[in-house]
Amino acid sequence: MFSDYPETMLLFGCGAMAGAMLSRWLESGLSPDRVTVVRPSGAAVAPGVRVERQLPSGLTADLVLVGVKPAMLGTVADDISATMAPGGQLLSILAGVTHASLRERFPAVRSIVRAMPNLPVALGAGVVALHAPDAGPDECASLTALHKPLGLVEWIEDEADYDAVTALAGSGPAFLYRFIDALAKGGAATGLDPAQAARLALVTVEGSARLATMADASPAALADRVASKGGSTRAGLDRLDADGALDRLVAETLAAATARNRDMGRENG
Ligand SMILES: NC(=O)C1=CN([C@@H]2O[C@H](COP(=O)(O)OP(=O)(O)OC[C@H]3O[C@@H](n4cnc5c(N)ncnc54)[C@H](OP(=O)(O)O)[C@@H]3O)[C@@H](O)[C@H]2O)C=CC1
Ligand SMILES: O=C(O)[C@@H]1CCC=N1
Repeated sequence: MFSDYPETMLLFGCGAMAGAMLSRWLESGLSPDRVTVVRPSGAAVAPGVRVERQLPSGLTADLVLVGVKPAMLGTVADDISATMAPGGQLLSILAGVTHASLRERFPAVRSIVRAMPNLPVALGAGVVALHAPDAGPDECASLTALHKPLGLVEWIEDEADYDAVTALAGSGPAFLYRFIDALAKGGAATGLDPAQAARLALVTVEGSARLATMADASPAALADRVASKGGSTRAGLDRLDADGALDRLVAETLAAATARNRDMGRENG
C-alpha cells in the first residue's frame, strides 16, 4: 500500500480512464477527502470524494490530473492553470498530446508528467507508461510509487515512442477484447452454443495470460508447449501463422492507432 499520496488531488474529468485510476488509488489507501473531481455531469464518484460541476474559485491542488478527452484540453486549460498550487504537478493522460505542447500551454507549472494507463489499472493489473522530463530522480521515484498500485510502471525515455506505447498498452485492452470475441465467434461457428463459447473464450484468455506472466518461457515457447507434434493445436497455429497473417494484421492495427495518436497530438496540442 502506498501511503505518500499528494495532500490534494484534483481531477478534470473522471470518466472511464481517470475513474479507473482513482478507484484503484482509493482502494490502495488514498484518502477520499484529499480528492476533488470537476466534471460537468456532477455524477458522484466515491464516498468522501468532492465532486463539482465547475472549478470552485480559489481551489488549488498539488497534483492535477487531466482526464478529459484530448479535444477538451483547450476548454479546461485556463481552469488547470488557475488551480495549480505553486510547485504542483500536472499529470496528463491525454493520448497524443506531447510534453512540449503541454509545456507551451502551461509554462508556469513546475512539473508536467505524461502518463499512459490502461483500463485494467482498476484491478491493479494495468500498465502505466510514464514520461517526465522535468522530474529529477526523487520525483521519478515518487511517481513510480504513486502509480505502482495500478500495475506495471514503465518509464518511456524517448517521447517519440509514446504514440506507439499508447497504441499497444492504452488501446491494447480493446484489441484483446476483439480477439476474445473472435475466439467465441469461432467456437460458435464450429457448432458450440454461443454463450458457452463466450465463457470458454474468456476464461481461456484470462488463464493463459496469467500463466504467461508467471512462466519461465516466452509466449512463443508456451504456444509450442500446447502444440503436440502432428496434433490439432499445430494445425490451428499453422493457419494463424500462414503468411504471417496474424502478425501482419496486429502490426497494421498498432500502426493505425499510433498514427491516430500522432494526429490527435497535432489537433489538440
Ligand atoms: N479509455 C481508455 O481506455 C483510455 C483513455 N485514455 C485517455 O483518457 C482520457 C479520457 O478518456 P476516457 O476516460 O475514455 O473518456 P470519458 O468520455 O469516459 O471521460 C471524459 C471525462 O471528461 C469529463 N469532461 C468533459 N468535459 C469536461 C470539462 N469541461 N471539465 C471537466 N471535465 C470534463 C467528462 O465528464 P462527465 O463524466 O461529467 O461527463 C468525463 O468524466 C482521454 O484523453 C484519453 O486519451 C488514456 C488511456 C486509456
Ligand atoms: O482511444 C483513445 O483515443 C484512447 C487512447 C488509448 C485508449 N483510448
